[in-house]
Amino acid sequence: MSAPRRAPSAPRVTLDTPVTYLKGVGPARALALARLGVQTAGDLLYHVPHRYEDASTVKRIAELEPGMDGTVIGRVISKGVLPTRKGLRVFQAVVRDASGMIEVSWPGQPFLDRTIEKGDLLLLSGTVRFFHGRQLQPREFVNLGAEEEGTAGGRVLAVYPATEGLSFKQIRGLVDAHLDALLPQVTEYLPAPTIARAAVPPLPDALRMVHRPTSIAEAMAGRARLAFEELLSVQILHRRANALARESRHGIAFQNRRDLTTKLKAALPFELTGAQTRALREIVFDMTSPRRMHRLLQGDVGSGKTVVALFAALLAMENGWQAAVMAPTELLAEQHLRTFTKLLAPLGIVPVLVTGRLGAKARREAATLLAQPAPLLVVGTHALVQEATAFSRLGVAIVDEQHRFGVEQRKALGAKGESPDVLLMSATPIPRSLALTLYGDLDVSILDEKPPGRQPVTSALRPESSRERVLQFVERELDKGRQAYVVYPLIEESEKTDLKAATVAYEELSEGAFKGRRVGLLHGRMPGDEKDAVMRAFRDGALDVLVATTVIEVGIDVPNATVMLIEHPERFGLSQLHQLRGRVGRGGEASYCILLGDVGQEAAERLHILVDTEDGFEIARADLRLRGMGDLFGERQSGQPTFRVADPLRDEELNEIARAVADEMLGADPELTAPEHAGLRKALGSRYARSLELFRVG
Ligand SMILES: Nc1ncnc2c1ncn2[C@@H]1O[C@H](COP(=O)(O)OP(=O)(O)OP(=O)(O)O)[C@@H](O)[C@H]1O
Repeated sequence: MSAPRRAPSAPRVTLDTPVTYLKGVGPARALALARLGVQTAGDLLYHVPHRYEDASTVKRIAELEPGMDGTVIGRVISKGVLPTRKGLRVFQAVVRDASGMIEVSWPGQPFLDRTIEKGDLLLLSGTVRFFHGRQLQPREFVNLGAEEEGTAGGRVLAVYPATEGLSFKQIRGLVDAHLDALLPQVTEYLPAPTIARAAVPPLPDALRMVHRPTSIAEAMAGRARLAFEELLSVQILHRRANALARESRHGIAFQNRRDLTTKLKAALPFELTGAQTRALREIVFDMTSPRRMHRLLQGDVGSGKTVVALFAALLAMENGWQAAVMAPTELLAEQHLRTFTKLLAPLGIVPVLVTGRLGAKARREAATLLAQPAPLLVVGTHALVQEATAFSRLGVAIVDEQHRFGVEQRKALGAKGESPDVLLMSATPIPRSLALTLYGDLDVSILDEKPPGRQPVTSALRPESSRERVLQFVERELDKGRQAYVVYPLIEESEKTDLKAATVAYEELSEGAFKGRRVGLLHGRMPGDEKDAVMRAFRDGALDVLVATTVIEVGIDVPNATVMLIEHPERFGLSQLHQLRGRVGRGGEASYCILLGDVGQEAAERLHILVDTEDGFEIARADLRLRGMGDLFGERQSGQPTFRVADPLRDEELNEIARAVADEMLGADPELTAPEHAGLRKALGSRYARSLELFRVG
C-alpha cells in the first residue's frame, strides 16, 4: 500500500508527530491509541503485531470436513444471537467463499454481534465439527472488515493488538498509511558489532519486516530485533538504576550480635535447611552493610520462608529496632502471629497484631507500643501502612506475598521510619534469570529445598468415571480424622455460572457423598470477614471439607488437611495448581492431590507435568513456556513490567546476549557517553525511560 497523497501544504509526518495530527485520528482514537502506548507516529512503528496469519495456507470452505482443523476466509452473509437450552447465548454467522459456505459459532460470546457485520470478511481458524451440518468453532479470528476478497490471500497478515474503540484493522490502516514515509527517517542506533552479535537485522529493516513481512520467518526475524533492543534496554536501565541505588541507598548497618537470633536457633524445633541458611546469610550480609537491603526471597511452597523472615526481624530487634511483617489478608497475618508467638515464647517476646479488624482500644494500645522506641515485632495487614500506624524506629519491613500488594503499598511500608531494610517474599517461584529481569533492582534469594521429613504429595489425574471411587477415597481420609479441600475454578467472564457450580456441588456433596460431615463453602463473592470466618473454621478443625470456588488463601497452613481435590483442573495454570497442592502435605501424614475430570489430550499432557514433579521452579518454567508471563500469577500483577515485544523466558537466548552486551558496554562506558553510544543513550531516554518507573520497587 502506498503512502496517502498529501496536499502540497500538508506538513510532513515525522517520527515525533503526535498521532492527533495524523489524518483519521480524532480525539477518541487518540485516546484509544494512548491506551496502547502510542502517542507519536514513531510509537506507531513500535506498535508491533502480536501474531501473524499466514494467509497463503488458507483452505477453501468446501474442503473443510468435521474433525479437521483449518483456516478459511469468508464473507458474512447472515448472523444473529441464539439462546441455547442451557441458557448460554451463542453468536452465529454463516460465511461464504467462492467454494461454499459454513456455519460459524461462538458460544457464550453474544457481544460479537456488535462488532461483526453482515458483509465483513473474516479470517477464521478453528476446528470443524458436525452439528446439524458442518460447523466451525473458531479458536481465533480476524475481522478484515469490508475489504476486497483476495487482499488477504497469498501473503502474511499482520494482526495488531487492538483496544476498545480501535480495531486491529484501523490500526493496520494507520500503520500502512504512514510506514513508507516514516521508515526512511529511522536510523540504526545500536553499534554494528552489537547487531552482529545478536544476529538480528538493522532497525529500519526490522520494522519493515514486522509490519509488512513476506513470510512468517521474516516477521520473526524482525521481531527478534525489537525484542533484543527491548531486553538490552531493560538490562542497561536496571544496571544503571542498581548502580545509582547502591550509591544512594543508605540504610541501617545492623550488627550481627547473635543474641536473639542465636536464641531462636536454639529454641527451634527443627534444623534450618541448607537453602534457609544460605538465604539467611545473604540477608544478614545485606542488613549488616550500610547499604539499604532490597531483597526478594522466593520460596517454593512449604519451603519455610516464614522462619527466615523471623530471623531477619530478630536481627533488627536485637539492635534495638522494630520489625514489621505485612501479609495480604487478615487470615495470613493472624497465622503469622500464631507462628511467631509460638516460636518466640521461649525468648519471652510477644508479637503485636495490627489489622483493620482491631477495635479502637486495641488499636490505641498497638499505637502506643509502636510509638515507643523499643524493639518490637509487629505483624499485620495493609493497615500497617496507614498513616495512623506510626513506627518510632522501623528497622526492617517484610512483605509477604509481595505480588498481592500494589507498588504503592509496598513503597509505603518501606517509607516508614528512616529507610528500613526491605525484604519481599513470594511463593510464586520463577527462574532466577527471569527474576533478575523482572525485578532488576532487587537482589534475589531462593529457597529451593523442602524441610526434611516431608511426605511427598501423591498426585493423580482421574477421569470422570472414577468420581465415585475418588469420593470414597476422600471419605476414608475423613474417617481417619483428616480434612479435605474441594476446589472449583473461577472464570472471570461468568462468576455467576461459577458460583452456581460450586453452590450446587456444595449442596450435592453435603447431602450426598459427605452427608453427616461438616462441609463449608467459600467463594469469591463472599464478604471478606465471612470468608475469613469459614477459613478459620476449617483451620480450627470445625469443618471437615472445604468446598471453594476461588483460590484458597495462598499460604494457608492447615497441616491436618491431607486431600486436595481439584475439579476442572484444565482450567487452572500449572503454577496455580502447584500452589493449591502446596496446601496439603504440610503435616507428617501422607497427602493427596487429585485432579478430577475428563480433559483433552493437550490438557492431560500439561497436567502430567504437575503430576510428575513437585519442583515449583520446574513447574513455573513449564507454565511460562506454555502460557506466557501474563498468566503466571493468576491475575495480572500491579507493578509488573510489561514487555511489549520480548518475552524474557521465551527469548532466553536473546536475553542472555543482551545481558552480556549490557555488561560489556557499561563496563567500558558506564555513563554511555562515548560517541558510538549516543544513539542508544537517546533511545533509552525517549523510548524506554518511561517503563523504568515500573521496575522500581521501593
Ligand atoms: N527447616 C525446617 N525444618 C522443618 N520444618 C520447617 C523448617 N522450616 C520451616 N518449617 C515448617 O514448615 C512449614 C511451612 O513453612 P512456611 O509456612 O514458612 O512455608 P512457606 O514457605 O511460607 O510456604 P507456603 O508458601 O506454602 O505457605 C511450617 O510449619 C514451618 O514451621
